[in-house]
Order: sequence, then structure tokens, then C-alpha cells
Amino acid sequence: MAIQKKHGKGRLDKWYKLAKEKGYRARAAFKLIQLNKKYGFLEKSKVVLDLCAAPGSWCQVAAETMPKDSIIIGVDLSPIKPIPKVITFQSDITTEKCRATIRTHLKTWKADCVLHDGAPNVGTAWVQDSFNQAELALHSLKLATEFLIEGGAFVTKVFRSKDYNSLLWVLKQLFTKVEATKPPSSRNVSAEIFVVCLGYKAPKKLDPRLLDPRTVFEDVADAAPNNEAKVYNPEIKKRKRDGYEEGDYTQYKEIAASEFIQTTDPIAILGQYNALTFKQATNGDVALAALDKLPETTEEIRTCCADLKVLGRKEFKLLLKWRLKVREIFGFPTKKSAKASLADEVAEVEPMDEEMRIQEELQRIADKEKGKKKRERRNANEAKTKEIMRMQMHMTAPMDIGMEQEGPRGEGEIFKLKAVDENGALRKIAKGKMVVIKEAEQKRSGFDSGIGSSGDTDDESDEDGDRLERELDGLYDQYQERKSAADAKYRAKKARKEHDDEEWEGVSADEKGNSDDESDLEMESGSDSENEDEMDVDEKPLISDLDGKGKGKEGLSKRANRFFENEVFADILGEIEEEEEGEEEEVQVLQDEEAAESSDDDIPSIEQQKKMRKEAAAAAKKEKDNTFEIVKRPKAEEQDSDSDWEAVEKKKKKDAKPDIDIVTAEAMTLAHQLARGEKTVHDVIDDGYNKYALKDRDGLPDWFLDDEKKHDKPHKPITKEAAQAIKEKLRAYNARPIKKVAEARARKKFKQAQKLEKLKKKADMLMGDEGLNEKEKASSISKLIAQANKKKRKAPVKVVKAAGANRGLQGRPKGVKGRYKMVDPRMKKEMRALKRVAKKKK
Ligand SMILES: C[S@@+](CC[C@H](N)C(=O)[O-])C[C@H]1O[C@@H](n2cnc3c(N)ncnc32)[C@H](O)[C@@H]1O
Repeated sequence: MAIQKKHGKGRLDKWYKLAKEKGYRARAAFKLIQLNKKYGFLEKSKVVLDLCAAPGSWCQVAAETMPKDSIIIGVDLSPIKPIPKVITFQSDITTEKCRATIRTHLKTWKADCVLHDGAPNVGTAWVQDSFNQAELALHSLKLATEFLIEGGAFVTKVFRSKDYNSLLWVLKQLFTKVEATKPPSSRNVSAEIFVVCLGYKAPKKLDPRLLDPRTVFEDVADAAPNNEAKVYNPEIKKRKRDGYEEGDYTQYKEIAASEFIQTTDPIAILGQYNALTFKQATNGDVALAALDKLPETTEEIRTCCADLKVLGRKEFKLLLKWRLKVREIFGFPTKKSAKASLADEVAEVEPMDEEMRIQEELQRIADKEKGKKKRERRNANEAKTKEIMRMQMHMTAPMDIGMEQEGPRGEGEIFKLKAVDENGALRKIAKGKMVVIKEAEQKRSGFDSGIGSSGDTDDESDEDGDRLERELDGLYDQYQERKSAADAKYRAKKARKEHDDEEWEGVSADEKGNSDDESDLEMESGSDSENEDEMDVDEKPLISDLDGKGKGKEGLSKRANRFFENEVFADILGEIEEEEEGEEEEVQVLQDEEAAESSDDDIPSIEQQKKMRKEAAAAAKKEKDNTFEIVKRPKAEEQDSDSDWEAVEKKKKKDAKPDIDIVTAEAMTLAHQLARGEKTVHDVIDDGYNKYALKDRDGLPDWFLDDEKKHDKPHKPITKEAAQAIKEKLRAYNARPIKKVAEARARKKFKQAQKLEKLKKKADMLMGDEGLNEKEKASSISKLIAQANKKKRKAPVKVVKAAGANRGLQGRPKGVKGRYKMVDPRMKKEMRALKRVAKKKK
């Protein structure tokens, strides 16, 4: 799927563009608009306090939504450019000075609404940031408690973090209604949410601890070193910016290899130390000496131990395996030995009485029988699935496999996909998602693929290796969880991945995947046949879909059909088809020539080949998403129709051209090449067949695939021209006047036209005046024109000295009307200095 990219100048999403069009200073304006639409707190307010208001988009929204002559006060650490009808000043909302300034502005008034959209500078550590944000929200609440009127509203931004619940609890003590919500314009990837609190209780007395961050939030504890990350992702090196640990001022640390064998936390050692040494200490370490002599301690192991900081994942794995082996030799408790000792313990248990023993034996036999039946059923299902696949590929006729007859478990049994629904796959497939039932899930549900030995006899694999693999996988999962908690970018990436379809694995792989999916689904349905009769076939539209005679429209596979049904391809495919029309005749001749051969089922027809190429082209496009995107703007009907600003989005392109926005240099390069004829559609299709597309990734562990993915994609060349074109495009976009400027220009034009019209009318009247002779008429008209051309003189700017009562004054000085300019001695000196410098330069 095409994903809109983040650009250097900010994320140019629809809210950004709309904000620009509507003249709002930030896209954040829409958050307040949407919150107000839901709760309607602004229309009722006469006084609003906007904390952390820069650049001022919330103030702009408040000014246009609130009743006339309302008071809006905006404060921020950063300066806020003046906004009509809004008082702004620069201050830190956590300080006493800020509180005092608000008081001077508000005088005896109370605020009907306090808004807070503050965010500390993000970037350091997620935990710390979210804590600061919660703290900032608490500070804003403190101000709200002082300035809010009883029944007033408080709106604050918070990040979902461990402090979130504490903050919510405090808010609930002070307001009658507290609701957390995320407006649609808030990015999904952002952890921010907004809490809208209505009905301030205005208690007479407030326990200061209720608003004290130290009591409300727990302290952020020092994060434990992430040794797993160091061991399982050693290639990603992080700079150490936190200095030395307390009491430890050395950078190089080594530890006896025997410690590594004995420890219960080998990962911690591998993550913290630089080397495992075999050097004997003065008092002698027998274990170390024995370890040194062991044949398992190979030269490779020694090299790895010598410098842990340069090791990769493979080497760490080697060391962990070596540790397990040595532990077994030394007789340390391992999971294996633990199992054995457990068995020993069981052996000591008192013998069961005869009846229980018989019962247990019966149970065992019944289980065995059940397992056997299950396996048989699965094998039969597998065979049937294969036959269906063969039939779909026109390799057999339905009669060959008795499809027309009722199977042993009823008619249409083979098409039931109940298990699909259990996995939520029905819903996913209906949405266009492709489903692979994971190996792990198969294992959980006792699924036996039939490849290799069945569960009962699976003792052949190396247990240690397997366990290590499992441990690695588990730790990798933990590492991923931690990373997603700490890294917003990573979370965003993951979210996009979850919303994306599976990666295309080339035509053959894709088809294989298809059959795998289907067979998986079939097998799953077969493996749980007990409840199948209960299923209502009519309720599952998917079944009729799969039942639909094997092929989808245009002879594509169902999976390909589902893929191409996505509207992103609606226009693109249309274009490809147009281009291919020219070749249609040529293909037709070829088709005629090979008509005889095409009847052969084993060889795909020209038509099929063409479709496959088309699939490959589209899939190649999809693959390009990794590196560049062609962002298709959302269709109007996809958006909520109730929002007024969304009406703008609904404007469709008047020309019939596809509404495609080329946003990356790679896409632009390709577009240039296509336009110049340096590349044809066929080249693009051919590019789709590359070593990356057809790679077999089955059965590889997640951590490996994740790591590979970074480089496992084709590198698209970009040209200087294309990069320049994209730059120009962005520049042109940013240079577009904002709505207000455009409106002002239009107003000016309109006024001039009106003036001209008036002038014409007057001139006509003069011309028609019979009491005047020609000379008088001419002079009157020229007078009129001269008058119209005369520019209105602007009232001179009044200079007001910032001294006495005007010192430090914010806003208009008393008794001054019209335009004015505040001057102070400092300014005078600076002006003079500037003039001096300018003179010298001459
Ligand atoms: C997301 S912006 C606010 C955007 C604003 N609501 C708008 O619509 O334009 C967050 C602001 O919080 C401000 N901020 C952060 N800490 C602050 C503090 N302690 N006091 C005042 N402002 C603060 C930042 O300077 C920043 O401008």
C-alpha cells in the first residue's frame, strides 16, 4: 500500500494542507475544532485561557468560534505573533510569574474554559517525555483550578503513559465529567490523547498534594540496561551519552569465562562485558582451568570470548550454545536435567491403586486413538486440498476426485472455512488482507503439517538448539515490545506494517502462498469438524466467493483479484491496459499461432501470461512502496461527510487523469524515464522480477527477517533532475499564498473594479449633462479621474515613549488612538548605531 511519507518540513498530511488553506498556523487547529464539535465548550465561553498556545492555532479557532468581544489569553514559552482579539504573552506556565501575569490580564474575571496543548521538547527518552508531559498537564491543571469558573471546562493533552491513570484520577476529583478522546486529526502514531473535563467543581479548599507532581506521579526510575538489545541486535550500536556508572570508571571490563558458565543471566554478561577471559587469577580457579581444557572450548569460542563488543548475533548464539554444553558437562542444572530430576521425583511417588492405573491407561489409549484419527483426517484433507488445487490448475476434472459426490462428512464439506473465522481471518480476508496461519498457531492447535514426524515421535531434533532458538525468539519479541514502547517511529512503522498486506514474494511465491493459504484454511476447517454442522453457510459470504468456480474475473487467481480490487489500482491498471492496447494485435497473432498449444493445460495461455505480467507489474509497484510511493489521495466518499473542511477534499479532478501525486525522487525518476521513453511498462514489469521479489523467506525467524528487510529491497536510482523536480514541487507548494492573503488580494481587486464602475457612471452622467459645454465636461471628468487616483493619506504613526506609565506596558497605551509605535532609549540607541554602521559602509 502506498504510504504517505514524512517530509523534512513536516508531515504533509491532509490536515497540514487544510490548515495552510484555511490560514491556521498549525494543523493542531483541527484538534480543537473536532474536540469542540464533540463537546461544544467554546461557544458557551466568554473567557478562555490557552496555555502553551504557540504558534497560536488554538487561539485562532477560539477567536472565530467564541462570541464577539470574548477574552482570549494565550501564553507560551515561544513568542506568539499577534492575533486579532487575542492577548498573548511569553512565559513558562510552570512559573509563579506566569500565574501573576494571567491574573493581571484577567483582573477579576474567571475563565470559562482553560485549554492546554503543551508538549515538552520531545526526543530524549519516551518515558521521560511522557512524564514531563504529564507534569506539564498537572501544572496547567493547577492554573485551571485557580482561574476556572465553577462549572467551567478544562481541555488538556496527555500522552498515554504510566502516569496517565494518576492524572485521570486527579481530574476526576475536580470535574463532574472527564472523558479521554482522540480527535481524527491527531495522528494515529502519536501517543497523545486529549482529556476533556467538564463541570469544574470549584472546591473551596484543595489539598496541595493533589496537584503536586511528586505525589501524583511515581518518579521515573533509571532504566535498566537493555542487554538483550545489545546481544540480539548487536549491529545497532548506540552512543553512550549517560557517562560512567556510579563507582565504575573503567570502560573496558572483562570477566572469567567460568562466571559466564555459572551465571543464571548470561545475556547480562554478554551485554555488559568486553571479554570473557581464560586467564587464571592468583588464587586459581579450578572451574576456569577445566573449562580451558575442554575440547568444547574451541579456537572459535576463544576468539569470540576475546572481544564481545565486535560479535554479531551468530557469534553470541554460538557462545550461548557453548555455555549450555559446558553446563551439562559440569553437571549444572539445565532444563534437561531439571526435567530428568522431575522424572526421578515422579518415580518416587507412591504407586497408584489398580483402578486409577486402569483408568489412566484407558485415557491414554483413548487419547492415542483420538490423535490417530485426527492425523488420518488431516491427511485426507491434505490429499483433498491437493486435488482441489490440481483441479483449479486444470490438471484434473472434478469427476476424477468425486467432487460432485457428498464427501464422508456431508456436501460442500471441503469448502467450509469455519476455522478461518476462528482466527478472525474471514474478516481480514473480507477486508482484502491475506492470511497465513502461523506455524506457532498451528502448533498450538495441535496442527500437524504432515511434513516430518508427528508430535508423538518428534524427538529427533536437537533439543538444546531448539530451546535456544525459542529463547532467542522470546527475547527478540521482548526486545521488539520494549522498542515499540520506547520508539514512536518504530511503533509507526509497525502499525503501518500491520495495516499493510503481506509483502509480495514474486509471482511463483505468491501463487504458492495462495495455495498455502487456502490449503491451510482448508486443513484448519478439517481439523475441527465436530462443530461444522452448526455453521450457517449463508452467513459467510466468503464461502460463496471461494465456491465460485475456481477463478475470479479476468482469469486472475482469487488472491490476485482481491489484491487488484483495491482501489489504488483502479486508475493505474486502467493506464497499463491502455498502453497495452497497442500491443493487443500482436498478442492476438501470437495467440492464434499458439492456439493449439494453449489447449494444453500444463502451459499457461498467452492471456494468462499477460495477466501474470500485469500482476507482477502491480506487485512490483507495491514492492516499490518500501522505497517510494505514489500516494493516491483518498476518495471523497471515504471521509466523514459531516466535517465542513472535508468538503474541500471532495473536489474531484475535472480532467479524467488519475489523481496521482508523485512525492518521492524515485517515483519522479521513474516517471521521467517513462515519459522520455527511456523505460517502457515492460521494463517496469521486468524490474518486478528481481532477486528480492522471488526470495524464499519461509521458515526464517522473525529477527532475521526484520534485520534483512532493511537491505532486502531493490535500490532505485534517482536522478538529479528528479530530485530537483520534487524540491521545486515542494517549494511551489510552500510558496502558495495562504487563504487570507489570497482573500485580501481578491478584495482589493474587487474594490478597484467597483471604483472604476462608479467612475464610469459619473462620467456618463457628466457626458449626458446638457448644461455643460464640451470643455467643462472634459475638465470635470479629468478632475474625477485625478480624484480617484489620489491616494488616501494614511494617518501618521504616533510615536509613544516607553517611559513612565508606559514602561513595560503591553498593548495600547492610554489615550492613544490610531497607529502608534512604542520607542524606548534602547531602541533609539540601536537605530543610531545601525545608521552609523550603514554610513560607514558607504
Ligand atoms: C503543540 S504546541 C501547541 C500548539 C498550539 N496549541 C497551537 O494550536 O498552535 C506545544 C507548545 O507547548 C509549549 N510549551 C512547552 N512547555 C511549556 C511551558 N512550560 N510553558 C509554556 N509553554 C510551553 C511549547 O513552546 C509549544 O509551543
